[in-house]
Amino acid sequence: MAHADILAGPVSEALYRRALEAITGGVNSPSRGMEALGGGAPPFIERAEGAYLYDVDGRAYIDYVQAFGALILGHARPEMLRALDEASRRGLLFGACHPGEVQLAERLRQLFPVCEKVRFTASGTEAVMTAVRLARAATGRRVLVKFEGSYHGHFDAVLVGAGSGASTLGLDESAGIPEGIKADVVTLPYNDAPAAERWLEAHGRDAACVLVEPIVGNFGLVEPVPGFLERVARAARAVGALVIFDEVITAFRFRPGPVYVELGVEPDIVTFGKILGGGLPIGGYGARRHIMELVAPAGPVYQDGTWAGHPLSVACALATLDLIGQDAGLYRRLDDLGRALAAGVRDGAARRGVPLVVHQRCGAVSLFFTSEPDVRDFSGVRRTDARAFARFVRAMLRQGILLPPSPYEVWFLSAAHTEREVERTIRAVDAALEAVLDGS
Ligand SMILES: Cc1ncc(COP(=O)(O)O)c(C=O)c1O
Ligand SMILES: NCC(=O)CCC(=O)O
Repeated sequence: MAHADILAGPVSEALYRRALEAITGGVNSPSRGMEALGGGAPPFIERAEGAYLYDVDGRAYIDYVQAFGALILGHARPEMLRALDEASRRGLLFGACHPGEVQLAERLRQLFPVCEKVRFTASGTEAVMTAVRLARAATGRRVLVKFEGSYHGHFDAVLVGAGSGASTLGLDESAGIPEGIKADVVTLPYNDAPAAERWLEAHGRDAACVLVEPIVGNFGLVEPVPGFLERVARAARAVGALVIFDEVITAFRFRPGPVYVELGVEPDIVTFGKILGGGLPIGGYGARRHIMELVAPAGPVYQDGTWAGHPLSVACALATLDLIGQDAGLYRRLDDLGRALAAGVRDGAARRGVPLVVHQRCGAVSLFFTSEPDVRDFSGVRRTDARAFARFVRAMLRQGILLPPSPYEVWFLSAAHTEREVERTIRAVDAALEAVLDGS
């Protein structure tokens, strides 16, 4: 499948050719490549505003990638730009403590019930990496238990059985991970509580932690079946393992804080990132005092970072919390739009007889080209029709709708999307489903 001609305009094409020479694979993050769509140049983006991205060829796209879930307020929101501008005038980086990080930590303590203390990092990867180290130190054990197809960043241990961009490229196990690290990672099927209970009962005394996305955002959007998180958490605690909820995608996506509050199950350690930074890099983790006090300089678990608590990221995080906090109807609107979008897609598929499962929660939507009744785990997503997906996403791109270029990534709505964008998208879906049936 070579469709390079139709994916991007000539200026993007030329940039991509240069990128392929100068940057490995032409991209700085594999998730942005078009490999799952048959290859070719991705659109190179010149600027972004509201719900739209504009590429170097002068094409506009309704953006459902939203920086892979890092954005919820829309692009280039004036209040965010002002916050960034004001912060940057005070200096870009201090390498020292500053007031904003204290304010941000205090606000997160209020929003995340288990977080008596938090720590900021520069990325979600660093947050999860440290959370796992912390769990190992707290328990004195080695084994990390995680779930097949989830994605928790790109440090060695979590790239064993990873989803998202890694599975898009068939790299469920990255090369370069030492056997010793693999030996300490156990990957279980998501949404299979009996399997987790069996494993934990039999071997759980070696388990330091169970790391889980409370709602999966890395093999599409997949919610936990009733009882799954409760049973996993209970089984983990019964053998003395800690529960880490990775909320890098889910925090602030469905409500103004972590989704576990809505799901009714609490972790021992929680990680966050993405949306909190409002478009700037941030990550972080938090837990109850006795666990967090293990982190240096209070305790022996080491984590630091040149960019940790970056003043500009912190300023954007505070502005993000303000804007989310001031907009009481935000999540309701996202849910209304998400429902309308999902319903429009389901209707179109039913009318044309295209077998399709659509998941939606609030402003997150995901499509699975499958005739199975539902998709609950990674193996279910693997059985979906990758060719139909590729045709569909290419046809959407041709109509100015930018979707994540992988069947494992989720579509995200933002505060800047309106009925207008959703209606246009539903019309485009109709034509794209035609392309799926045509095989074009
Ligand atoms: C659940 C989850 N955890 C961790 C990460 C890693 O975050 P980052 O890309 O900021 O390193 C991601 C990124 O997609 C993620 O989805
Ligand atoms: N889950 C993978 C990513 O979040 C990657 C982000 C990006 O490529 O911008």
